[in-house]
Formats: sequence, structure tokens, C-alpha cells
Amino acid sequence: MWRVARFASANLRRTRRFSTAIPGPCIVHKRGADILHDPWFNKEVGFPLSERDRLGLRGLLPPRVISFEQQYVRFMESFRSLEKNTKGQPDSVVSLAKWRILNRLHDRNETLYYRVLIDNIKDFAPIIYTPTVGLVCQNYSGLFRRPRGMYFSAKDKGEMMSMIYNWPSHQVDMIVLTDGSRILGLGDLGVQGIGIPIGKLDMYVAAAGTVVGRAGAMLDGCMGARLEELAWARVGWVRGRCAGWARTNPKLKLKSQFYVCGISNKVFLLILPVMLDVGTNNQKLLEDRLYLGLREPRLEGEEYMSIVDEFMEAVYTRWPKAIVQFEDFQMKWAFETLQRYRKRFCMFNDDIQGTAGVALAGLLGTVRAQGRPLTDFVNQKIVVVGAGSAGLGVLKTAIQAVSRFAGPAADPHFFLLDKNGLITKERNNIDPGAAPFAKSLGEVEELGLKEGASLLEVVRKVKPHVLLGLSGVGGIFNEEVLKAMRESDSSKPAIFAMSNPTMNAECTAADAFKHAGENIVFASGSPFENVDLGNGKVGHVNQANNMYLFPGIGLGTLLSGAHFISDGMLQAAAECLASNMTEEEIQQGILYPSIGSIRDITAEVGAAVIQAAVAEELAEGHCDVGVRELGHMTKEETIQYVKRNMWYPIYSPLVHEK
Ligand SMILES: NC(=O)c1ccc[n+]([C@@H]2O[C@H](COP(=O)([O-])OP(=O)(O)OC[C@H]3O[C@@H](n4cnc5c(N)ncnc54)[C@H](O)[C@@H]3O)[C@@H](O)[C@H]2O)c1
Ligand SMILES: O=C(O)C[C@H](O)C(=O)O
Ligand SMILES: [Mg+2]
Repeated sequence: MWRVARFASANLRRTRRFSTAIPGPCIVHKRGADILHDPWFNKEVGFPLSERDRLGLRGLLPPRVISFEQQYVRFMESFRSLEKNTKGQPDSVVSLAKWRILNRLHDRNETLYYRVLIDNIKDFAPIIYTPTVGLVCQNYSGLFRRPRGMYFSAKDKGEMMSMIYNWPSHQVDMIVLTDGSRILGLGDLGVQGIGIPIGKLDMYVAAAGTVVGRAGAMLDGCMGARLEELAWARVGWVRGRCAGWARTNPKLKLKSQFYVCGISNKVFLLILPVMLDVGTNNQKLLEDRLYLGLREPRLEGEEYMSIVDEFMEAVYTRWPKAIVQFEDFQMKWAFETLQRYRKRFCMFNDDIQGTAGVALAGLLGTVRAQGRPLTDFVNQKIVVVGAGSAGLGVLKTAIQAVSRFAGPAADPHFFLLDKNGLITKERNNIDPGAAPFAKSLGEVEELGLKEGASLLEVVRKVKPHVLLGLSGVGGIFNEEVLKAMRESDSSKPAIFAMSNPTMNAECTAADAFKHAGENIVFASGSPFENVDLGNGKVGHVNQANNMYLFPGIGLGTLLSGAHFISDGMLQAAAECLASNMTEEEIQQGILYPSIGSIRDITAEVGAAVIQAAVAEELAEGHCDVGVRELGHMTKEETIQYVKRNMWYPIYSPLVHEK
């Protein structure tokens, strides 16, 4: 199956789609064995003989040169044979074996690693991202071989400003940061939570074509490529394309020279995963002598905030234009940090804001799936199970959408439950975050419900159009609850089991179709196979995961040059995702694009974010492309601009410089 021809044609298609062009040379300051030990430069047996001579590699490698394509095929064959050989073994053993083989490739040859990842994202996302990344985090201290990203701990207080300069790359554009306190639905995993920013980073590379800001050498590589491509522009290759493009855009004609630079001077975005280790309250980890993090209880209150403050100051001192994505912080700190930093720094919280946009896109899709106009969203009865950072973010965004459709006086039919059941205004010590969404007692009594009513009671009495889980509790949508959804007032009830990883999903896809009926729309946070409903019918499984938005939010924000991320930019991202599906797809219960097209959707989301930033006068442009140029671009041109800034891995000729 993995034939060179297939690789070559896929490569050609992608090259066209993402305009990789011939790569410029990378300048490398090392020689010989040092290059072979640097995964960014290492091509293993792929070094051509001329390069082996140039870089002092002759004799350090077996004599035969194997092309990139052959290396790719060879890796895929080993991967497929591993799949075959591990058949029948427990899922966790198979998943970790797959993760290991990919991780080993990542450790030795990043170009090939990212290439196989991008080209096979549908197969590999479940390994480098949810669900396997959860297993990796749980076992991280044992699996650890090489560090990735940066680690700051409570012991580094007062030192962070200088420590940040230990990172060898001069430029960092995106940081994915966690404190490990709420890793997926797995709870507090302390330092082991670093697996999440690393997994998100891999999704950034796959979806947004960012590159890993891991070494000064890496940066040189990019700059080498930029200079080389500029040279190409001067000899007319890019200029030819660009002039043609400018001709179709009369307003921009005079700027064609500028756009030559804009096109040729690709600005690959550098990202960095970071762990902020402030201790852990996970007793098992505290007692584990091999645990790699601080074996101390988590810092709380002012002490905690002062660590995060110091880290943020350090980041923005060194990289004033960086964007920080907060990931998997426990709820109180997720909201607190978002409120504290959102206007001061360019940052967002993926679990609150990214999830909300993805869920909203899915919720609007379910309205369309019922054959109703979007304005009917205001009449949808939605039961949200889980009043944490994700659930509250979803409700806030859904209510904003209702007021856009029907005005601020509209009264949405949304119900919120947490571990103590239905949340009403009667709740003692109600969480301030949940309070705005609590129903009045009168309202719920009319339905025969009361404060703290169970999920089953709520589903039976409310007959919701949508049941949406963000509770982190696996199997909570049990047979009875799912059967109760058969009485839903919707012609196509929707079940969103969004908790991760798979074992924490509120129900499986198979159970949802079995118990709630074949006409449901189903989405889950972690992937499930489509369900065979017999008679040639298929129950479609959607993956409702923030991966469809965060790469585009990050990339779009960066290219826009906005200094903070506004609600309008996030809304534009969600609406872009929502509008991506055709009527035909929606009728088949397909609410989200296939993960195989994640680059295309990321480009569109990124463009929507840029255009919103321009419209709100927040954009300042990035590198050579200023706000005026952004403002002149049509939607399609903005999408193409985003695509041109996506990296597609291909070996660059290496040039040694002392
Ligand atoms: N699919 C996605 O894109 C996506 C995005 C973000 C979070 N998530 C998942 O959502 C889950 C929750 O994340 P979070 O950040 O909101 O966590 P959180 O800890 O902030 O909130 C969890 C909420 O669930 C409630 N809960 C616990 N047990 C319950 C029960 N038995 N019945 C009803 N509610 C119960 C808790 O009271 C709390 O309100 C996690 O599993 C996470 O992986 C998925
Ligand atoms: O990491 C994911 O897969 C989605 C989300 O950010 C989560 O916390 O579950
Ligand atoms: Mg998350």
C-alpha cells in the first residue's frame, strides 16, 4: 500500500496545495556526528553524497543513499508491521508501542517525523494526541527519555527571567502552557502533564504548519530558507507568480514587489511546549520515587499566582509578540488566569474558549441537521453535564449566540448539571462561575424537577434536543439515560460525549446508537469508529475536539499581529468552522470536517481570525505583511496567505557555516 508512487503523487498534490516550492538551504553550524545527533538536521541515510562530503559525514553512515520517499515508505512499513505483530494485545500495550515508534522517529529525524504525521494525521492523531497522549502522561516518568520543551518549577521562583534565555531559539511565536492540574479527564498528573502541550504542539505542526522552536539551529534553518527564497524571487520565479496574482487584484498592483517578499519570505511559526510545575496533589505521584516532578503539594493562592505571573513576565520580556495557549489548568486557575491576562498579554485558554467554539459549531450543525433555520437555536433544549472550565465556556458562548440570533432578552433553554446534579439558584455555595447559568426553582418545578435532580430525571423531564457531556466521567450517559433520549423533542437528537480520553467519554458511539436510536447525531472528544447500523447504514461519528480551532486561532492571531484575542476573533473562528459543512454532509450527521483536511480548515479558521482582527482594528500585521495589506485581501487571498505560512516538511540542503 505504501508505495513510492503514492507518496510522490500525494507529495505533489500537497506541494501544490501548500506551495512548498524547492526548499532553501539551511545553514548549520555543526559538522559530522553532531549533525547526526541533531534530529532537526538529521536525514539519517538520506544525506546525499555531496552533502556527506560537505558536512564531514563520509564514513559515518552506511554507503547507500536512501531517498526521503524511500525512508518514508520504510517507516510506514515498520509501522504497519508493528500493527500486525501487536494484534490481539491489550489496547494500552498496542497504543504505547505505536507511540514509542513514532517518538523514536521524532527523537532522531524531525523532518521525517512531521512528514509522516502530516500525511497520515487521521491514523496518527489518536497516538500523538487524545486518547494515547493521556496514557503517555499517566506513564510519563517511566517513558521519559529526552526532554521536549521547557520546565519551570516552584523552585525556580526569582530565576525565570534568566531561565527563559536558556531556550536556544531566538524566536518563539506560540507557547502551549500547562500546570498539569487537570489533564484531560485524568485529573492532576503534575509534571507528567507536559505530554499535553507536546501533543498540542504536534497538532499545531500538523494542522497549522508551525515548526518546533527548539534550537538556534532551527531558527537558522528558517532564515536560510527565507533568504534563499528571496533570491528565487529576484530571479523571477516567485515574482512571476506574484505579478500574475497582483494583476487580478488591481488595488494591489503597486504593491507587487512587497508581495514578492510576502510570498517568498515565508515566516514559519515557532512553538514551545512548557510545563509549570507547582507541585501535585496526586498522592500516587507524591509517593512514586521515580516521579520526575516536585514531590510537594500544589501551591495555592498568592503563591501560585506569583509563579504564573513571573513566568508570563519572563516570556513577554524575551518574546513580546508570543501567544500563550493555556491548557488543562484546573477550573479555578483556568478562569482566574484568563481574566487576569487576557487584556494584558496575547493569550487564550483552549479548554474554555477553543472548546466553546468547537461545541457551538456542532450545536449549530445539529439545528441544521433537524432541517431548521439557525435562528431556531434559541429554541433548542440543551443539557450540559459538567460545570467546569469547558462546560461553562460552552454555555457562555451558546448564550452569546442566542442573544445574537434573538436579542439579549431571549431566554435560552439550557440546563447545567455538575456532580451534585441539576444546578438551580437554590444551590448552596453555588460556584460563581456556574451561577449565571443556574435555573430558577420555579422554572424547574414547572418541569417536575428540583435542585440537584439527577441526570436521568433531567433528561426524562426536559426531553432535550442535545445532551452534551463535559464531565470527565466515563459512562455517565448510561443505558437508561441514552434510552431516555429516545423521547427527545428533536427529530434528530444529538449526543455529545466530549470528555477525554476515550475511557472518560460519557458514552461510546456504539452505545449511543444502540440505546438512543439510529437517528441521533453523535460526537465525541476522542475518536471512535463509525458505527455499523446494519443494512448498509452507518452511524457517523464526529470528533468534537478543540483541535479544529486552536491551531487556527493561534496561527490567525499571530499573522494578524493582534495584541490580544478578542471575543470577536473567537466568534469568527467558531462561525467559520460551523459554516464549513455542506447541507448534504449535515443531513448525514456529519458536523465537522474530516481530520484529514485539518490543514484546510485551519487555514480558513486562521483567515477568519485575521479578518475579524482587521475589522476590529486590532490587527497590526506580521513581519512584512502589514495591516493595510491584510485589509486589502479578500477572504480567499487571506486563506492563501495563511496557507503560504504553513510549513510542509521536506529535506533542505544543509550548508555549513562556522
Ligand atoms: N472535546 C474537547 O475538545 C474538550 C475540551 C475541553 C475539555 N474536554 C474534556 O472535558 C472534561 C471536563 O473538562 P473541564 O476542564 O471542564 O474539567 P473540570 O474539572 O473543570 O470540570 C468537570 C465538571 O464535571 C462535573 N462532574 C463531575 N462528576 C460529575 C457527574 N458524575 N455528573 C455530572 N457532572 C460531574 C464537575 O462537578 C465539574 O463541574 C475533561 O474530560 C476534558 O478532557 C474536552
Ligand atoms: O486535549 C484534548 O484532546 C481536548 C481538550 O483540550 C481536553 O482537555 O480534553
Ligand atoms: Mg485541554
